Amino acid sequence: MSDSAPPTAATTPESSSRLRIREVPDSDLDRAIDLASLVFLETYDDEMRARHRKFLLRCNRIGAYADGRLVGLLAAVRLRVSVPGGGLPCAGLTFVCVAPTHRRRGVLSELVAELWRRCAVAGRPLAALWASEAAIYGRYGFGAATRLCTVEIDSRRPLDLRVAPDPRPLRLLDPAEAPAVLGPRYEASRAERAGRLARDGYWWREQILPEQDEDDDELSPPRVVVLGDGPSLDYAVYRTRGGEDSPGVVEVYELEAGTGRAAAALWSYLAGIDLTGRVRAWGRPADDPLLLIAADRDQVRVTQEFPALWLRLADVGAALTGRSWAAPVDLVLDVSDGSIPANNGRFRLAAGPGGESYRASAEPADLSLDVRDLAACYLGGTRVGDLVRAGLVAEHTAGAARVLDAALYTDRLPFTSDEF
Ligand SMILES: CC(=O)SCCNC(=O)CCNC(=O)[C@H](O)C(C)(C)COP(=O)(O)OP(=O)(O)OC[C@H]1O[C@@H](n2cnc3c(N)ncnc32)[C@H](O)[C@@H]1OP(=O)(O)O
Repeated sequence: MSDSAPPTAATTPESSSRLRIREVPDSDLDRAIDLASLVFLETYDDEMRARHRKFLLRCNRIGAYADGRLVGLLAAVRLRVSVPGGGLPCAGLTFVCVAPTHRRRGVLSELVAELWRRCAVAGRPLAALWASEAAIYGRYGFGAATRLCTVEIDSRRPLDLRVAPDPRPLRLLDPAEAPAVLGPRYEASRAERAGRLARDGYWWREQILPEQDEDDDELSPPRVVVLGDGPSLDYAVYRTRGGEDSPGVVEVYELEAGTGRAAAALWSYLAGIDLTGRVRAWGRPADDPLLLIAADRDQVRVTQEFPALWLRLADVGAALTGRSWAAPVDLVLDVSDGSIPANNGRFRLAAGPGGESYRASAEPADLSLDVRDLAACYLGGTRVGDLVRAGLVAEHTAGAARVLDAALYTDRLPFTSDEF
């Protein structure tokens, strides 16, 4: 299905110049990259421009043009996100930028409104993003659906764990082999956790394993260490930074371990790399087994915790009937959605052995909630009961939040560290 919709036009309040919202053609990619450079306060060399160009070519691109000049951009990469029981198409927002000359005139709001029209045309029930600032996206119906923590290991002494490491041999893998060797293992992990993105060869090469880290040119190329073989293979992706006067650092990007013993083997390897004294894993799930198997939590510390993937249910009905449920549920939800009218109103959510349905209802609501709060709970990472206690969700029928939480439940927390 096409992602394109006819161009829309709006007049900005502070200026008489006509703002046109339309597709950004390939011929405007240099202008799009110039705008991103201006807005994100970055200087891109030729290599980075080429990378951005390649990435933007994979995206749907919506532009805001004033007098023919590109003053706003929203790119949406076509993703497939794992949800309990399967996966759904998702628009991954990125390169969201508005020229400083046109900020706070509603340009972003126009771009987002156009995105919702396109999601409806293309049958994309979800949208997701990583936010540059957490204050921006709640108003557009996004909720923080996953949280990450940064874990640091003091590796100046041997890592003390309560579980014996898996004795299978470790080997270093050429990153070029990663899509073929790690791909099936990663794919299996998508069934275990919601929120994970489908990856193709491009995504592995450019997003997970680029030769040079985008933000830190002192880091080594990516290293891939593998434990075992075949479907039970476990692995870690990391880079190192040498230290001149102090021990070096191991930066961990990804670590997939199917058992506590495999996790022990991989973390012990990372903590044991000579000439390094610290392991830093910037984006780990809060239920990472490392935090339980560490014998000394002064040695393994959570140094930061933050909202990670922001999710938007662009089509609430398709999103709710597109996931599986951990327990039966039959509740009337009164959903407030200020920008997508089709989502707004009272709907009966029923899920059980007979399947899922979500239909408009005239019955009194059991729960009233904003679409952003429903998005935060959708993958099982936030509890509806907590939002009731926080005063964000209204519970009209006693126990309704507990019923919905039991149905939304997932064994493991939703998780992705794939930034885009
Ligand atoms: C997924 C990503 O790409 S994340 C990257 C986001 N981009 C950036 O951070 C780059 C720098 N910033 C920008 O380019 C722009 O300021 C943007 C894109 C964040 C906002 O664009 P604008 O066109 O100024 O936003 P717009 O005028 O539509 O604002 C809509 C509302 O959001 C609010 N808003 C916009 N930006 C922010 C912000 N950074 N913090 C808090 N509120 C904000 C506005 O005040 C406005 O509120 P209102 O409706 O109550 O009046």
